[in-house]
Amino acid sequence: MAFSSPAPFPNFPPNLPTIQLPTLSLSKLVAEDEDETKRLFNTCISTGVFLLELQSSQEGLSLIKQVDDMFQLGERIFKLGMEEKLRYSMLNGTVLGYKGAGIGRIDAKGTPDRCEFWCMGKDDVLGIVPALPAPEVVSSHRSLYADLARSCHSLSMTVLDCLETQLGLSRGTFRACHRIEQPSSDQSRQICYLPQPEGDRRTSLVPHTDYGSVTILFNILGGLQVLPEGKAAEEENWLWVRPSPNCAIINLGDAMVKFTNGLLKSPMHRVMYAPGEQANLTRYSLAYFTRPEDQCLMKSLKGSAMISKLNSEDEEVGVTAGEWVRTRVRAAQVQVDQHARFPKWATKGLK
Ligand SMILES: O=C(O)CCC(=O)C(=O)O
Ligand SMILES: [Fe+2]
Repeated sequence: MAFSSPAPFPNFPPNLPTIQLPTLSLSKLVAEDEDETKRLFNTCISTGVFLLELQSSQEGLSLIKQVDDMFQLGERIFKLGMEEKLRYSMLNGTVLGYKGAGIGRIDAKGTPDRCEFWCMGKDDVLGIVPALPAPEVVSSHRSLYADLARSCHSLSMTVLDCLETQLGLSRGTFRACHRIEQPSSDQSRQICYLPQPEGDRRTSLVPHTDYGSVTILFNILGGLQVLPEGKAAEEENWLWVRPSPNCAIINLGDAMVKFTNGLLKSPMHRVMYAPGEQANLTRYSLAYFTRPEDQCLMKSLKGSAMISKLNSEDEEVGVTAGEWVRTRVRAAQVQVDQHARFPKWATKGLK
């Protein structure tokens, strides 16, 4: 299924409880339009998630083309035989390569997840580190992964530039810790959710917040749900996200919360089965995670009157972004009874 012109498929049903997200324009954000930048900031201090219309700019149009190619490629990757996919299984403590359905869990009881991942590191596709082994269908498309990494990184920088202006931080503060050529854990994640059997449909991807700075998500079918800021994780509080054609779904990750001492928000989200008639289709999605450089310190930033000082009892982490991501990945991969071995920040919100 292509992202820009998907084959005809059933509508996202009306009357579901959905989160009302603003649709911002990429071309206006690139131009740092004042009203649009304010709308962005207001969204980021309330929910941390919004839709981004891509078609109004050249940059957005070429991203749409890359995303179309990635969706097609995703179908080919997940259709490979299981024996072949398992050859590229994620090593413990990493989220790179292939993860089969059921390897992750969706709750504290250990109920298995229902999604497959194919993940490619930015450092791998840009040649910053040696390439990990990958199936031929992936290796022959390395330039597509590299283009996607550059486009998504650039889009994330646009978002960060606008936020920086609103925060009153000096120009280039965020760019200085997100240099694309520096080692980081930025990655793309292609995801496949097979249709679930009628009568046994449930959450397929665990409730979580993203670790990094900016996540750019491409959805065709519904299934993504957000728990609004401040709401308890009760079933009735989860709201569906209605995907919009040619719009990316952008959310902030926990690094932005850390940098701004809680001013900017990183939404709790999960993936349910696709709603209504869409539940009978395979759901593909694509995420790109932009994260701070490995060397960057995970501390609240100085230089903005809007970022409050830490109270003495608040924990100032001060670990590097590399360690932050590695520790959180490891914490997410162990059973809940092992969480005490990790610092508190690494298991926050984990199931
Ligand atoms: O598949 C989706 O819509 C969401 C995926 C997601 O939240 C993630 O991979 O972090
Ligand atoms: Fe996520």
